[in-house]
Amino acid sequence: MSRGGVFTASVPASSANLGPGFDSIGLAVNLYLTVEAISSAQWEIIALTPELEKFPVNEQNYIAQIAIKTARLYGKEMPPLKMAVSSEIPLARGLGSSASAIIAGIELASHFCGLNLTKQEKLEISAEIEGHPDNVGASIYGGLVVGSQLETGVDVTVFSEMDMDVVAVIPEDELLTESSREVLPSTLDYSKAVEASAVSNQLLASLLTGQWKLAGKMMDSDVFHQPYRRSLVPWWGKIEQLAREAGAFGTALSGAGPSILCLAEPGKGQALAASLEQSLDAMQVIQLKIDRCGSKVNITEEASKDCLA
Ligand SMILES: Nc1ncnc2c1ncn2[C@@H]1O[C@H](COP(=O)(O)OP(=O)(O)OP(=O)(O)O)[C@@H](O)[C@H]1O
Ligand SMILES: N[C@@H](CCO)C(=O)O
Repeated sequence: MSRGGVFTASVPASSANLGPGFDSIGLAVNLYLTVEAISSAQWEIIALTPELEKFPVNEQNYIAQIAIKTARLYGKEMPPLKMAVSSEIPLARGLGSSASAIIAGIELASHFCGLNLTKQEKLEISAEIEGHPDNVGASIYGGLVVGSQLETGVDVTVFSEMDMDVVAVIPEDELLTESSREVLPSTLDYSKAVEASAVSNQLLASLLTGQWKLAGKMMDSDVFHQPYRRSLVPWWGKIEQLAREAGAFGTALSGAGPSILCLAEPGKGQALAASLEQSLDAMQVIQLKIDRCGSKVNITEEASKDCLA
């Protein structure tokens, strides 16, 4: 083993956009992708969660591919690993499963190739792969993350102390980000772009100052993506109405969908989740907490999973 010990990465899920913060705002939440890994003679991936069993068990696995790619960026050869992967993040539901897989791959390369990457370096690599910094920024830093990806570089501002209650309504159907981006226009009229920017600025200002009603109004006023994606998510309107009646100050499509993110003032999330759960038996309703730490790596002497022992 070139690098001794058992590596464990725990990477949080994220909800991107919060409505008008399209491709820029991300919120880290407490569902985790966990990867435990040791050096090995060849790549071997063990899926500990049934939903992950469909993915390749060798170096073709997405997490392994990202690790190999990251190592190459630094002129290193990624050593093969035996990995046990488990996840609480539902796939293709708008909760940043792909971003968490990317961050896990980068963490593996950082450790096993001795790269010691900073958070900023992880952000730059992952934003380049995803194409936008919202989900990856939240998964790396935790909290509410505002990001920009310009020709001049990738920057984030992190609000770790952001406090609000979060409930996600997760349908059974998957919606790939790729499909959900296909319905978006390629250009936006100048005056519409000015309006979209004002709505996004106002959303952030109102969230940071606890003006919940105004924040909800802005979440409803997005012009960047939500109007185009409505037809892909037929249950959206019903959830919106139920959530408002049950105390949410705002609702938005979570990431590219199809889950719906419902936000409530601190202390009101439990009642909101209970009420939604009663009305929506075909969907999963989860009260989430904001993850404030982001991706975490631990190196231990012994594996916690028998399959790696
Ligand atoms: N743990 C994983 N291992 C391998 N591939 C994964 C893993 N997690 C996600 N993926 C890949 O990412 C795809 C889902 O990514 P997609 O961007 O469509 O949705 P999402 O990231 O879950 O949601 P959103 O980007 O809207 O927040 C999966 O179908 C799979 O191909
Ligand atoms: N900002 C992205 C998040 C999903 O990757 C979108 O809405 O398409």
